[in-house]
Amino acid sequence: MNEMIRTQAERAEVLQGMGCKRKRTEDIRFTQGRGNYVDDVKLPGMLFGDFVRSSHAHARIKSIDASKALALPGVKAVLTAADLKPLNLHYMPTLAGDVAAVLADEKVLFQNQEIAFVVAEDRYIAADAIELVDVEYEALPVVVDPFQAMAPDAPLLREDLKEKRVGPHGERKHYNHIFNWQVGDKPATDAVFANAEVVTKDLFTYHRTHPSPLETCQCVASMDKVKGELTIWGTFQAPHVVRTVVSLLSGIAEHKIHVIAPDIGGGFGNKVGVYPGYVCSVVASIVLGVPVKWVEDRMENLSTTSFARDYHMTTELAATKDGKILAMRIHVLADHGAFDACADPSKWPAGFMNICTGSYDIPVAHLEVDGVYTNKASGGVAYRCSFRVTEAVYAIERAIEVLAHRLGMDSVELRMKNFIRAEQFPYHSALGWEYDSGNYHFAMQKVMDAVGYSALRAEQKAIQEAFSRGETRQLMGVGVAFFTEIVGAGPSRNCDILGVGMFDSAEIRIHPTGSIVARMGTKSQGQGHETTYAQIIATELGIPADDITIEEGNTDTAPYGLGTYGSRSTPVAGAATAVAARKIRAKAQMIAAHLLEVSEYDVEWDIDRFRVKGLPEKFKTMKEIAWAAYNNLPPGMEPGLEAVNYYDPPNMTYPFGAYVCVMDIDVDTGVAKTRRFYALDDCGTRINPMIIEGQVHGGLTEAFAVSMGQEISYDAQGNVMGASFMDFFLPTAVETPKWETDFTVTPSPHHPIGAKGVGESPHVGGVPCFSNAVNDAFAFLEAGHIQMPHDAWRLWSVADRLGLHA
Ligand code: PCD
Ligand SMILES: [Cu+]
Repeated sequence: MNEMIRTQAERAEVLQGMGCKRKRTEDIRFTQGRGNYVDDVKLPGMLFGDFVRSSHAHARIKSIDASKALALPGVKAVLTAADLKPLNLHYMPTLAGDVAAVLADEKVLFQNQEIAFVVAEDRYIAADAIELVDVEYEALPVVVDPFQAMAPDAPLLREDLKEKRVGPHGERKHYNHIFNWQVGDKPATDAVFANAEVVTKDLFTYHRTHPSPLETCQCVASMDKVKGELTIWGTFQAPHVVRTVVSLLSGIAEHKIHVIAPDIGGGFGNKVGVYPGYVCSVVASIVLGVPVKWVEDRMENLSTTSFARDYHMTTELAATKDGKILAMRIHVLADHGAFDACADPSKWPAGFMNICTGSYDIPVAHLEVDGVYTNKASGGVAYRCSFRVTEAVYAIERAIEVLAHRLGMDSVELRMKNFIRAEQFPYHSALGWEYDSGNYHFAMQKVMDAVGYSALRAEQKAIQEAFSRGETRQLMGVGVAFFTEIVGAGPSRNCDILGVGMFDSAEIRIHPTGSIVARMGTKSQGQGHETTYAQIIATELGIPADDITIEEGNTDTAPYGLGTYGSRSTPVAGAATAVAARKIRAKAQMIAAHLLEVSEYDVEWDIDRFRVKGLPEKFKTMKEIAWAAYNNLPPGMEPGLEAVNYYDPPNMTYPFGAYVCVMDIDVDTGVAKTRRFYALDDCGTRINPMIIEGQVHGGLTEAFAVSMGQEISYDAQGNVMGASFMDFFLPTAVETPKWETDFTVTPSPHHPIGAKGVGESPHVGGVPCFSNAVNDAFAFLEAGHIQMPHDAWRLWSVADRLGLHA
């Protein structure tokens, strides 16, 4: 078509840039079964590794006898701690500054802990062989309840740390204590509580769960002894970090290590950490000189790699009688399991838990977190908010409901009264954050209007009266939640992983014909990065998204980045993408001016071209400029058209949202039915509204799963109870409610395109919203706080406790 006669709108539409509901390019291969996952990597001579795991939660290992296993045809090796010790690899450093056992050394600390790594010709032989390894145990007393971990006579768990009085985050109070972390002004907070008119205090437990992605954790390690090079394919959310860790652990130079994260079948934080399976595969490949594959099964995934939450939050609010919140105080007991393997930025032992004042203007606050060891698997980062924001929002949003009930006030009214007002941004919170932007009152009101809030409350009142008269056995709950997320870790002045600042990167290269390849330091696990980064570039550079290839996950080609978790890809690598594109555009402007024979200052950008100011018919398109970059440049300019940017964000971004859930609960069966769920999200500038909607659906579904049923629990002996899908609730389309989504747009003032993250948000807001709905249904019966998960059996038990079955 003639370039002259197309309108600007027509030209913009062709680009499929930001704001377009562009279909996901990666789905072309996914829907045809053409994805390339770790398990698709099949190399000549490849062996398979599998773990012998502990049947005990706490026991001394008296002996390991692998002779029968080694005698089984097809078994090539059995690694134990004794083999790793000379290499100093029986323990590995964790991101939290602790060490974790790779293979149990002398004692086991949780059920299913890795004891020996059997390497065999195939998976079946390996599975048979692990049954033949005899481990002799001497059982030790078990610590399951974190509240008992620091008792004076509690069993000593970490013998390796017995003498260590000071950990990476300061002094340890007890041999099972990990750290004490405090933020805020304690004396000022205590003083307000001492004189407050109304005070609430509750223990809110955010139970232990697991994200259980469709694809479990896995890797293939291949050591080429001739070249001295190690290649690792793995389900890595942060491939560059894995390369650095492997280099530090193994002593192999970083440029001789190739880490490749191919397609990933969901990550949800489960694939951030470094696990014994990776280390053992690498060691086995080095020892045996052939590639070794390790693939977790579902039980191993649920019971050993990176659980989430397990926070016990004693939460207090101080307020006036008319509902002005004056102070907040929280003590958290954090159950970290056997090793402190949280993947928070180094200086943040409890992640960003100090966002717990939420969306409210609370003048003073104090947060204290104690981490303890127990006989459970380690982890504690994952599940759609790696950095403890779900926990923080759960605490404040439950506390708001409790306070409203105490004051006899509607909880939305209480929120409205205490929200940070639009004109207060940038807002400095009592616990040290600078919220970049927000418009909370507007968002809350929009949702109230959309759901017909006052009519819902009137209906609820009528149902409560009918219930009291014995005319119905149904309770109605209206759950409200308002959240502020904090994503985009992060400014390297306070966020690093293993000392590497948490910047991220993008490299964009334009070929002579005007098509593009771009690479980022992040790694999609299903979020659709191949689609959305291309949209940012399309808008910034005026080249159709269809002409842009996005690559991630290969450390040989991608610039160094810290990976994808904590909804950081958009705030950090998305910003890097825009900045790199703008560098290219600046060069393109000079080339355009040269081609048009005018000064650089006499041309202006117009969607997909530079045109001469005042003469729109004189222009050069980006495609023409790209060609010229390789043959017709201004004198002295270097050829080519590419740029790289490493973006160190000046601040986090603060997405927010207002959610409402309407629920009916049958007191005789405990069955809860979600009648309506309305979610308004504000993630600033929206890159792809369709992908955002998908992210919200996914995050809400996981919020439903966590709040209404999922749990990894342990019995008194430390047996893990939720280690299969027989016991662990995974909702299907049948149980999952229907979602209604909405949005407002409050761009981030410091992000180059104004975008904030969104992937975690629906989970952060969704869990308290469901839990508030359940609690709201029972509140008029003075039920007190009801702990999650809210499955039918537990809700039936609540009704029973309240005497409703009499
Ligand atoms: N404004 C805006 C924002 C955003 N977006 C889009 O959306 C998505 C997301 O983003 P973000 O938010 O930034 O995020 P990222 O970084 O990318 O990612 C991460 C997240 O993501 C989510 N989501 C998802 N999806 C899927 N499919 N899969 C998965 O796995 C997952 N995971 C989850 C999680 S959990 Mo963590 O790790 O726990 O921390 S964190 C997380 C992408 O695609 C993007 O582009 C748009 O469009 N716009
Ligand atoms: Cu988060």
